[in-house]
Amino acid sequence: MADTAKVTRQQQPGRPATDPGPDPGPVVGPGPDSADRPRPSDRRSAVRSLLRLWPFVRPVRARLFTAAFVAVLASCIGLVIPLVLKWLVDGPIADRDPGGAWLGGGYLLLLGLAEAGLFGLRRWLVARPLAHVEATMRDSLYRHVQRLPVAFHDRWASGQLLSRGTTDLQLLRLFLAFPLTFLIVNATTILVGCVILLVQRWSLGLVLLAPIVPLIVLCSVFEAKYAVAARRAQDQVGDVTTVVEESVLGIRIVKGFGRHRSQARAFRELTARLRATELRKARLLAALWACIMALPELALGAALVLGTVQVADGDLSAGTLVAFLSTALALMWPVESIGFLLAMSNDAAAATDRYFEVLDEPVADRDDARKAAEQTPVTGPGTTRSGTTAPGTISSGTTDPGTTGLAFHGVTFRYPDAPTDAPPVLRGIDLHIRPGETMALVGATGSGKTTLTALVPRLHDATGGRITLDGTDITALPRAELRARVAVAFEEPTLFSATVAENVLMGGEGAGSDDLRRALRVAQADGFVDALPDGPDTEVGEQGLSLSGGQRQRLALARAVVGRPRFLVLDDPLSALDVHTEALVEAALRQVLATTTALVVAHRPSTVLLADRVALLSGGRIAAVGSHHQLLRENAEYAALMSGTADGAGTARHEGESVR
Ligand SMILES: Nc1ncnc2c1ncn2[C@@H]1O[C@H](COP(=O)(O)OP(=O)(O)OP(=O)(O)O)[C@@H](O)[C@H]1O
Repeated sequence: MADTAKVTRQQQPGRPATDPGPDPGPVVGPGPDSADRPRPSDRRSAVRSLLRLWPFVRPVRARLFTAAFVAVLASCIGLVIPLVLKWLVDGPIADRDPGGAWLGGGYLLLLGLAEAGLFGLRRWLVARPLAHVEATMRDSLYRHVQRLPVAFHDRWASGQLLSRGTTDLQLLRLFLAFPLTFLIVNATTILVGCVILLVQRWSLGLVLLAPIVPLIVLCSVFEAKYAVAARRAQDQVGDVTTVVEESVLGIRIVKGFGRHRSQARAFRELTARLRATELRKARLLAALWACIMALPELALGAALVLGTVQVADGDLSAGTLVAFLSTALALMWPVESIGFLLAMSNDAAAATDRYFEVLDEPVADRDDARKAAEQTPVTGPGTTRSGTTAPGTISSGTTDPGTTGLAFHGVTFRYPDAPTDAPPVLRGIDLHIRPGETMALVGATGSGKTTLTALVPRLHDATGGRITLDGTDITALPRAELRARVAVAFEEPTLFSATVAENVLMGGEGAGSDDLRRALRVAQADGFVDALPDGPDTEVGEQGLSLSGGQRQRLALARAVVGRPRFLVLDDPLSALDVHTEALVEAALRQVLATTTALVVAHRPSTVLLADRVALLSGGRIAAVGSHHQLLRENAEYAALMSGTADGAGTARHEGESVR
């Protein structure tokens, strides 16, 4: 497996590698600035970001608009209450009319009840559709992440993806439930309220409206600063999630190497950074809130003094002043709440950006099979794309009936994140595995064996040349069909939180219990599986951690063979087996390999002996192809690799296993 790749990833900027020194850094986790994290190149305005939510909101727009209308209605009812008060003070109270006062009280009660009822109705209207929007968005994100190429997952920290699918989506649901509605409701309420104030007494109204301009300037300054802090905080939540997730998954390494202190330190540093950002957000919000509270209060005080003087001079009725002040007080909350509504909207805009950064990542083109078929003319066997004859029998079309089995034609590959001056990992690979043949792939550590095998099921796409299955270019095959034809088992056997049977059966579409039995038998897994508490129905837990390494490897092998694939790609699948079990698995594998076309990465001679022929990968090229014994005789590098004496051969653990 690509151990070296993992080291490369950990050594990227901001991702400290395991440090064997006296003060080791964290075993895992993003570093100070998480510089390896993809970031948006430019910050779009909050409104433009939030508008991207429309496709998800569209299906529930009727309910959302109705809810907003109901909220506006409720808020406007709140503005009618001061008018009833004016009538009550200037009418029944001034006339000392108890009947009128009771009537006025009744009106006020009814209006209050209507306001409360309408706000309740709004909550009821939005609850279900917003849960639906959140679920749909989460579903889209999950499906998209599943379809993104392996190169994407190599680049992105898992915690960043987790936080986008959880906390960011919760922020978005909150935004749709409150700020979106209340920004509309409050703006309408403030507008209607201002008209009422100006109509009641325009001079007092103007005094109250004076703080509007400074408030607008303040809000725009705040918005710009808060947006940056909001984005930083959400990214930092992603970093914290990554550290927690990796620490839990790597708990054996953390404990085994006594790294819990350094791991805890890394966690503390990240949480301290997050805390600092949250405090900055709080300070910004507090400053804005102080201004938003103080300025209108000052204006209200001035209007009160001016109004009292006018009542004393007999220019204004007491009822009008009461109504005016009640209206102004009713507008206080809509004005004051603008601060946190803006803050929540900015949090939501940052969450939207983060969400779409993942969703905008191009998936491996689903239609590339069709496009390749349309664009590439099918030429006869033995011609290249330019029409010239290639070495061997290589066709450039999407189908090449002349080449059956699995064939690599001038395949080149370079990792997308590799330094530009680094040579490609694979260069001009020409290899033909005939139908029914088993080819062992041997090479030093880091020579590109895993990379080459990953190209067949298209976990990565070759950057040059072509790979054909029975003459058909793999890029011309729909991915589902390709993966049905090719089964893989990697050195790192990943099992899911599911039963043994489910884990194995996911290797073959439509495979049943007979196939399961056969596959378990082939992988020599039937014995230990039957001994599990519920047999094949035993839950094997997260990553199958309740099983031994060898048991997991055998289940991964069973998964590879359960669908009776025509092509089998095995990346050193026997590495964790003891010698006795390995011999049993090999014996069973021989039967499977006899009927499939297989490419098997092999480190030890016993695995090589399963193969009909061996290909030696060296310097990114196929250096030699032949039988095991032929290569042992004729190729010094191969002989050194097999005897475990080669530099970095990666076979040290199997020293002494030489077969001659
Ligand atoms: N995701 C990646 N990004 C960049 N480089 C990578 C990546 N994965 C692997 N590499 C590099 O590609 C080269 C080949 O790696 P690969 O895992 O294919 O070697 P290998 O022959 O399978 O090694 P081993 O025998 O140790 O499993 C190495 O130099 C490795 O560092």
